[in-house]
Amino acid sequence: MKPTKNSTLEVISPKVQVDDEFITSDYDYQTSHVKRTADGQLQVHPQTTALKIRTGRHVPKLGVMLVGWGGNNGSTLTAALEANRRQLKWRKRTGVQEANWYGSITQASTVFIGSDEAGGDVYVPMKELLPMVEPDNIVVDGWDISGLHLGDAMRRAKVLDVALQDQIYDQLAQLRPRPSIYDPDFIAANQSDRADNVIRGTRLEQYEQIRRDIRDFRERSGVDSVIVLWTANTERFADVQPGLNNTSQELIASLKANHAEVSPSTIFAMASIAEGCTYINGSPQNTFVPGLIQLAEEKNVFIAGDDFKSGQTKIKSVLVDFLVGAGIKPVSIASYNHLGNNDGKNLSAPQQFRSKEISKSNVVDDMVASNKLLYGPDEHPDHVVVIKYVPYVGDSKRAMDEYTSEIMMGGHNTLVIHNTCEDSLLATPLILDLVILGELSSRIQLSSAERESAPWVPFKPVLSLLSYLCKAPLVPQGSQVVNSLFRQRAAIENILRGCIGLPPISHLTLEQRFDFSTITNEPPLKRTKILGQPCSVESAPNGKKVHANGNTNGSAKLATNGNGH
Ligand SMILES: NC(=O)c1ccc[n+]([C@@H]2O[C@H](COP(=O)([O-])OP(=O)(O)OC[C@H]3O[C@@H](n4cnc5c(N)ncnc54)[C@H](O)[C@@H]3O)[C@@H](O)[C@H]2O)c1
Ligand SMILES: O=P([O-])([O-])O[C@@H]1[C@@H](O)[C@H](O)[C@@H](O)[C@H](O)[C@@H]1O
Repeated sequence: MKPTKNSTLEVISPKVQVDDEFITSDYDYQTSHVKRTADGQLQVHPQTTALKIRTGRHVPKLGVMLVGWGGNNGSTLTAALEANRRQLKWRKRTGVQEANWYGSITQASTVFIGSDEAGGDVYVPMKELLPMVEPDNIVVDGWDISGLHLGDAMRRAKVLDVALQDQIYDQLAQLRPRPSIYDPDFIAANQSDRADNVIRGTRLEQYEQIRRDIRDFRERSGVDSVIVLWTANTERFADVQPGLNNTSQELIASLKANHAEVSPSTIFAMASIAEGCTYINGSPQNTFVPGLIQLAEEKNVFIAGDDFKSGQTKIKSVLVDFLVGAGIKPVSIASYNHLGNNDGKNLSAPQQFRSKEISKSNVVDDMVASNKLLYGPDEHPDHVVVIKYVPYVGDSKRAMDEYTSEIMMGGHNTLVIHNTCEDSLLATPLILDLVILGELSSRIQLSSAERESAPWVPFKPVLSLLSYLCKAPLVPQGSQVVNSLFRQRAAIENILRGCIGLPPISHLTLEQRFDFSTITNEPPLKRTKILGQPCSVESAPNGKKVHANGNTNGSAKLATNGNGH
């Protein structure tokens, strides 16, 4: 079975079937259930559930509607799609640069697939695991309260090299954002001078207009499915109150009553759900008030968010995981960054900064809670988040982090990280992954392998699989929030692997640690090695011979006994 037409991968297994519509795999899902006894013991019950997983093979023509299309992220995504589609190259001081999708896990990362005969690791591009939307085929549209066309929006953003901008300006100049919902109470007052492209009327009328826009886009572009993604300015948090937005009915009633606490982003999400379109929140505000989540559940439409996990927070979700996992106790985390783009300008207002502060602060909670040896029940590291607006540095965000941890015997370990990067070039590939993985998720379903009558069920409407890409992951009620980047990525990889009948990556590699040939009929590994010399593997992904010391040029002689000794 070849998962995709162009895949270099073919799965040879009786547990995977392919027909015109689906790839279907039989999957033994192994988990451990823990029970706490009255005397404080933990009883662990390993369980295996026989499942079927099926993935629709028909990849739709995907339309993406961005709220905040004319911003730095929106214009950079549109430019990057055009540049990659045309495989553009441009000259920089340092040489010729080619368009790429670095930073996108679907386009630029690989997945460990298994070991070859020589025991060598084999990787394939993530996008070859299952049929996924090709970026080249995505059609973009969207809204912005600023009416600049995308060519000028790209220039205003000052993110991309001018030699690239000049090659795509004319195409982008033909794209103009649709008027949007502007409520000065929700974004910073300093944004008012760009609000020249707005929908008038009551909140209900604005909602109806957004719904018409989605339908209009679908019809004109001929796309099969539409995802709506918020990459507009960060809003302040909306109040959450009984009678206002605690249930779907309350929220609908508040919309109809033109209640001032129904935010523009919540109106977009409601309209998107009503049109059956997945809605993704790339900013930190609480668009997903309880009534909105209930609405998504009632209509069975995906929602995902919050806030792209692009830079400082992404590192944090790796570093704290590593420290706590190593038995080292982070006790103070001070995170500062300054930036000078319009996002930074909006975040210089206290209420909008507060939304970002909340989103950036909770990211270590699950890792801290995982280690009761280090932390008491209510103990947390001191954690401070500061963002400053410094116009001169533009999109080049400078982040400085200090992590102080307690090590053995009262010693201290302080790590200081300084990170300079273009904010929007980190966020844009995440938008691509969010929509590609969001679309793919809509084609994956589970059923029982034991009960013939069991229905096929999709992912729950709160799509937590996209947590890897979000600073403050929204998860279904009763589920655990996972912030650890490794765990988030493993979830994506292992679900994709499960869809094509491959077991989760366990890193056990027992066949490499034990002499498997004496207990199985498997032939011994062909890895060859000379004592005291770097070990050489017969093949490597790039076709070169690779030595264990990482040197590809060494000329160690190969032993031929073939059993690795
Ligand atoms: N760049 C990153 O690394 C990163 C990471 C995480 C989250 N984010 C979030 O992504 C969002 C976008 O970032 P950006 O750098 O593109 O910001 P930006 O300010 O350049 O772009 C936002 C755009 O949204 C528009 N806008 C504001 N309110 C709107 C509304 N109600 N409807 C339609 N358009 C509206 C603005 O006119 C602007 O063009 C921000 O909320 C930011 O916090 C960015
Ligand atoms: O992803 P990350 O680097 O932790 O967080 C970033 C912030 O540090 C930055 O100030 C903000 O403007 C970006 O929108 C983003 O949220």
